Amino acid sequence: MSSPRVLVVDDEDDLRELLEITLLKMGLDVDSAADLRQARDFLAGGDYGLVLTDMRLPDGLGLELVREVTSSGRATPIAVVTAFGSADNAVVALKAGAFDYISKPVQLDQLRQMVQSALKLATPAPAAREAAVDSRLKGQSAAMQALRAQIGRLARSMAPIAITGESGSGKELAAREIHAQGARADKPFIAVNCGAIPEALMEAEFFGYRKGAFTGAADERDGFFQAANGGTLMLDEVADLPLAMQVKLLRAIQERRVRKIGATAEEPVDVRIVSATHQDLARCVEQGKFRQDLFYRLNVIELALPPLRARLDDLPVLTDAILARLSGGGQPAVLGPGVLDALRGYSFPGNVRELENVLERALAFANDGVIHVEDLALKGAKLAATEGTVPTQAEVPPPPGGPASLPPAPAATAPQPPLPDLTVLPSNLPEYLERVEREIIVRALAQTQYNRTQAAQLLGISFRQLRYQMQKLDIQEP
Ligand SMILES: Nc1ncnc2c1ncn2[C@@H]1O[C@H](COP(=O)(O)OP(=O)(O)OP(=O)(O)O)[C@@H](O)[C@H]1O
Repeated sequence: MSSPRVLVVDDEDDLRELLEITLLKMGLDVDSAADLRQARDFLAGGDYGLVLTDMRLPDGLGLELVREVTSSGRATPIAVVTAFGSADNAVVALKAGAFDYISKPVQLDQLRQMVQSALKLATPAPAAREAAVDSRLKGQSAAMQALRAQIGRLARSMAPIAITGESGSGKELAAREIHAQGARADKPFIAVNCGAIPEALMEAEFFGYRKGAFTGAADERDGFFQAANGGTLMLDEVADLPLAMQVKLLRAIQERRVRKIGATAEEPVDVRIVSATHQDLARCVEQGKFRQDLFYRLNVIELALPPLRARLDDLPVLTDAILARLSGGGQPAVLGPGVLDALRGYSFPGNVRELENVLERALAFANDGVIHVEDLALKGAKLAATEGTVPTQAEVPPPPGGPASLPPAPAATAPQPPLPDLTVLPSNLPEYLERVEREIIVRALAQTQYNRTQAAQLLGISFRQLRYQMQKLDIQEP
């Protein structure tokens, strides 16, 4: 088999030579063009595993080549070399369909990483091929089919993606799917809930710290960026990031480098950023809560997840998949007469997560593996008045058992248990508080048969807060 061929397009002799030599050393065949005209000639005559083009060329812009290659229907990844500090160019190129970009002065380690990622796209990993056949995002509606197709395309680039959609509509699942279908599938996928990290710990959590950087930093620790190196970092609820952290994040994304707290040197990180929020980020920018420059950086490509009530045709496929999962490999429960109609009439403010909760609870009541309408306990919930009516979030009352991630009912008037009798003070307060927190959460979960929605309500916290604390304290479901 011949080695993959790369086309380098650059009019600066020194840089072109540097790129050529680096690529040749990687065992690749290289063709070089000094302008657009030559590049077009090469492209007309052959197939390339990667095209690497400078942005400014004597007879036009590299961007034109990006558009030509992406609209030609070929699967050739094309990356651009941007001038130092021209972040805007990088975003424009990514929006036009570039696979990735690299800034001048070119760092050879970054160049090699990028080339390797590009070449992997030509030979998808086994996991990626499987994922393409059997997506975890279920649904046969036109909206879901279009979404899956879009994800397939987005998985082939490094462009930052901003996923929008209501709570429980599958944003994290979509992000995982993009990761699983891309060249980074065999590297980590790290999801971070930006709203659940205390502000004081944020920098340490994102960038890590050196031993002794602050009181309590007993060992050196990596942050999310290092943990996701080579893979994907999902910034969930990105609108909740405090402004000070937004500045630091923007820098890390632009420079592709981070510095641990207490470290003198920066380290390179190769991370694809996917962000998600159920808020209107553009509105947050208008209100001054979110930085315009970070918004521009994160929002290169938008992926919108439709709410479940806008794709009720997916209910049969979704219920089948959820019941199969809940059966744990045994005989899945079936839906009795009228159940699908009852579900169709419901507005699902908590989307697919709520459907999962409804079915899980119904299963506990169902006899002989058949779920009946009354087992759904949808009675108290407002039903969509007529088919096709889409209630707004504000109109929709919480479903029985609580919506998955909507804020819990205020517990201001509920009596609180007395504080523990502390005749002996704890010698390590954080450790002690963790123990208390763990004990409380485990009890709440036991009391609700591990229904996390109900446990969160019981404790007056949101579903996501509970999920985050369970992850942090490593509390597993039995
Ligand atoms: N299309 C789908 N097919 C199968 N399962 C789905 C689908 N969409 C969502 N789910 C399931 O619904 C649950 C919620 O999905 P996910 O966590 O991705 O939503 P989210 O939009 O990120 O929610 P939140 O905003 O609360 O974080 C998960 O258990 C997920 O597996």
